[in-house]
Parts: sequence; C-alpha cells; structure tokens
Amino acid sequence: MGRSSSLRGVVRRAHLGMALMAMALAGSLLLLAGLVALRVHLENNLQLMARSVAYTVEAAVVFKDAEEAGQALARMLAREGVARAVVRDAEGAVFAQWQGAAPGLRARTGQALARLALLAPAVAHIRYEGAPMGTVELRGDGQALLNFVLTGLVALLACTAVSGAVGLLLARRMLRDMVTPLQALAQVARAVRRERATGLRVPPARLAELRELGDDFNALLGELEDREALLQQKNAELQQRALHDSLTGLPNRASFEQHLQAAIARARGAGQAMALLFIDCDRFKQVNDTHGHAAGDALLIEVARRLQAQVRAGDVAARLGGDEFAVVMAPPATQADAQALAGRVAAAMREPLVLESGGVLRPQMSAGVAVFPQQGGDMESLLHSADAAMYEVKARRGRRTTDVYERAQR
Ligand SMILES: Nc1nc2c(ncn2[C@@H]2O[C@H](COP(=O)(O)OP(=O)(O)OP(=O)(O)O)[C@@H](O)[C@H]2O)c(=O)[nH]1
Repeated sequence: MGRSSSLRGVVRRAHLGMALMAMALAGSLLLLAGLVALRVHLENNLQLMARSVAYTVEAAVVFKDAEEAGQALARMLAREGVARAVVRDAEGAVFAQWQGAAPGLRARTGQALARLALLAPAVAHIRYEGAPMGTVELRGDGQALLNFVLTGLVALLACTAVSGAVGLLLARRMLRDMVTPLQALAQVARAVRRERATGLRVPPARLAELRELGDDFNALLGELEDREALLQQKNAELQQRALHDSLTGLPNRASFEQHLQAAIARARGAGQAMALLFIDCDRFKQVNDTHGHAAGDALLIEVARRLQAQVRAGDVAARLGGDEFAVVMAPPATQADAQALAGRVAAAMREPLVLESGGVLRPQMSAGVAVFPQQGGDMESLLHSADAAMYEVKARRGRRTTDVYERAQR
C-alpha cells in the first residue's frame, strides 16, 4: 500500500501550486503583451529616428561628404538604442555607417532579443528636391527590450514569491478550520475506543459541515454513553440477582459457597480457625399454613434482618433457601466466637414479630455450629457437620425454643 498523504500536505500543495501557476501564467501573458506593445513603440521610435537621420545626412550625401555623414551618425545615435546605422547612396552602395558600443554579453543578448521579438530595422529614404538620393537603415540594439524583460522577470519573481506566501497563509488558515476539528474528532474517537471514555465530546467547529459532523458524533457518543450506563445497570442487577436472594436481599447459596470456600482457604493459609453457623426455622410450615404465605415471607425477611444485625463485619450471613440460613464466620473465629454468635442470634430471634394483620409470631430457630478445622477440613465436611449439628438440635426442639448444638463438645 502506498504512503497516505495528510490533508495538511494536500491542501498546502494545492494552494501553493495554484498560486504559483496563476502567477506564472498571468505574469508570462503580461510580459508577452508588454513585449508586443514595447516592440511597436520601439519600431515607431526607430522609424522617427531614421527619418531624422535621413534629413540630417541629406546634405552630406548630396555633397558626397562621407566623413560628415559618419560624424552626424555618431552625434545623433549615441545613447539612442540603435545598434547599427547604414547610409546608402542612390545605387545602394554603403556611403557611411555607424556601429554602437562594442558587443559584450549584454549587447549580444539585447540584439538576440530584438531578433526574437522580430524588431524590424527602420528604413528612411533620403531625397533632395524630390529625387531619391539614398537610404538610411537603423537597427535597434534591443536594450530597451532587455531592460523590460529583466525588470518584468524580477517583478514576476517577486509577485510569485508574495502570492506563494499569501497562498501558504490562506492554506494555513483553511487548514486550521478543517484539520483542527478533524484531529479533535479522531482524538475523541481514539479515547472512546481505547478507554471507553464515552463522556468526552468534540468542541464545535467553525465550518458548518464539520460542526454538523461533530454534533452528530457527539449525539452518537451520548447514545453510546446511555447504552453503556444501561448495560452496567443491567449487569449489576444480574449480578445482584445471581448472587442474592430476592426476598431477603441476603447472599444466596451460590454466593455463600464462594464465601465459605474463600474463608476456608484464608483460615488454612493463616493457620487460623473459622466457623460455620447453620440456622433453620422450627415449624415454619405452620406459619405459612396458619397466617398465610405473606406472613411467612415477612418472618423470613425479619429473620434475615436480625441475623444480619448480629454478625461481625467480615462475616457473611446468607439464606440457603426456604427457611434455612447460615453464617460464615471469617477467620479468626473460634468455637467460643461461634457459640457467642449463636447465643446472640438466639436472643435476637426470641423477640416477638407483630404481623401487619395484628397477629404475633414467636419465631423458633434451631442452630448448628461447625468449626474449621476441628469439625471439617473442607467445605463439604464442614457443611455436613453444621447440618448434622443443627438437625440434632431440631430433634430436641420440644424442650427449648432455640438451641445450639456444639458437636465439638460432645
Ligand atoms: N412464605 C414462604 N414460605 C416458603 C418460602 N420458601 C419455602 N417456604 C416454605 O417453607 C416451608 C419449609 O418447610 P419445612 O422444610 O418442612 O420446615 P418446617 O415446617 O420449619 O419444619 P421443621 O424444619 O422440621 O421444623 C415449606 O412449607 C415451604 O413451602 C418462601 O420464600 N416464603
């Protein structure tokens, strides 16, 4: 693939090229027109000069005084733009002649230019009392043409330089209006792509088309930002739903197992103990059957709230499903800590719950404790121990409303 050119380079080259071409074309045409006009003017001048010379040398030709004729030529033609003058007699023989300054580079160039410009020699007839006595022929030295061409070229160069500079200046202004907004747009697009910075916006451009482009781009970014926010919100909701129980808001079984695994790993790594508390409502089915499902829900929500209020920061209370709850006590958590928590939970649960219907519930809970590593070295054995401990308590629930079974002490 070929090298891509920048907009800056293309616009600058186009402006410069156009300015130079326009100047060269206009300058050359002006120079040519000037040359044509100057040639006509020089031919007329030369013709007048030839007539004047013919009049002056008339007497010398009539009296055949070639020396006088030569002197008259020299006298008249010095500094008059004539390269050569020849006076011929009636038979066409050279009677007298005059040569301008010795030909140097400038003189040769002038004469070449005169030939190039087709500057014709001027011929005037010498008459004496109406009879032809000879002719005077003058050739221009082309110096006026050369001066004009040189001055014209210098002026053309100066104008070209000025118009080139003006062209570049205009190109720079135009580029500023065109390139700056495009660069800002590219910068924002890059930041959005790389850093998801959808809050960025492009500043308004001066040119209407680019301003419209920027406005559309900003509107697109706005939509992208809204969609991103919606997506994040949906993700958060999904995550919340995937890891939390919808009724109580507590972490669900999946989340509980993750926390338990992590706590076991931390405890094992630090050589510390951690504990697991299993809690199950007693005769919960009766609450549903007697007071209705809504009352059962209210009780579950209240149990969750009371449980949450008793755990330490870093501990995780979860609802495993139905009327089953559990607490992961983060390491370090000893048997004594677990017993203390179970006692606090039992006390909190004993508080009566007044239903919206006016009825009063007195929740009864059975709790089982398992401590790592004494009652289980991994998640499965710990879960099994806590569950078994809880069911042993439940089996004896007739004697106490809330009980805690400590397997380690049996
Ligand atoms: N209101 C309500 N009830 C639920 C929910 N999830 C499960 N249940 C009910 O909870 C009851 C649990 O019954 P069981 O496991 O026999 O528990 P229990 O009646 O407390 O019996 P024991 O544990 O042996 O004392 C069932 O009737 C379920 O229908 C819930 O989200 N809300």
